Amino acid sequence: MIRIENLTVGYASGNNTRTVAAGLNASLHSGEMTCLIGANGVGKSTLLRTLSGFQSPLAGDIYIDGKRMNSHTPSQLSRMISVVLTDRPDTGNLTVEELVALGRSPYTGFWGTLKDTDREIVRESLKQTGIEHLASRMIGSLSDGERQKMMIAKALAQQTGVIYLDEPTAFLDYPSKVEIMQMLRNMATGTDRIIFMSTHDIELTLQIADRIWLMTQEGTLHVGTPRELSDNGSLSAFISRAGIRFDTDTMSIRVK
Ligand SMILES: Nc1ncnc2c1ncn2[C@@H]1O[C@H](COP(=O)(O)OP(=O)(O)OP(=O)(O)O)[C@@H](O)[C@H]1O
Repeated sequence: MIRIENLTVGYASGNNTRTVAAGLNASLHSGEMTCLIGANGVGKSTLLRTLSGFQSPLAGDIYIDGKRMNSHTPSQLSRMISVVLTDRPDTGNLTVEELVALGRSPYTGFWGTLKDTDREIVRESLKQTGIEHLASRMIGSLSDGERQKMMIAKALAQQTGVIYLDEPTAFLDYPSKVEIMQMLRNMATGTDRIIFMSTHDIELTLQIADRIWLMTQEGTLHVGTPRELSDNGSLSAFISRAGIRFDTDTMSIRVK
């Protein structure tokens, strides 16, 4: 389990501190897919980067299985947490299989030499994400959806109990969004992982996520199942405005 306690996230440089969200409390549970939603600029990426260890909290704590995150070494963390970002990988000159194999680097030592078991894990990761047929393709030739599946395969090859993803469904057509979200949900439940992803695909989130973290403009966090956040009015407050209404009965968005 991951737990955040009184977590404050933001940016500090020199004497300047920019707090993005403060006093956040929430948990992520194994076997669940949790979606992080909120308006542009509320701090979803900032929170994900902080949970991933790419930037330090301004205050508060992150616990992994009851132990403070900063008590683990980077090498230990790389066997616990994998992170999928939306940026295009800048290593263009690799095949899909070679890139997915980079997911094994926490286990393969300095030279990255793969053993038979590593190759088997890479093959299995390609299979689970349905991209075995792309194994020898150059990564620069992939479509957005194929690249996203490849990055998820790399995270799977890393064999961590926690996978964080920053907007994995951005730029995808609707069926591909559904496919990726269902795949991630099945991974969470089927392999007892923690899957935590940011997304703007609210209606899909309401149908597929086990739990939602809703970040507000005020820098607070509402946490609950889609039904709970619908019933307590959090989703209406986030979605409803002139011309848009959130229907709590059907948990869908109505445009007038
Ligand atoms: N390096 C930085 N230094 C200072 N402020 C930053 C930095 N990066 C982002 N911010 C600011 O932090 C706030 C939160 O940004 P963040 O990217 O986390 O939002 P987001 O919810 O992920 O947005 P979006 O949905 O548009 O991707 C924004 O006001 C942004 O301008």
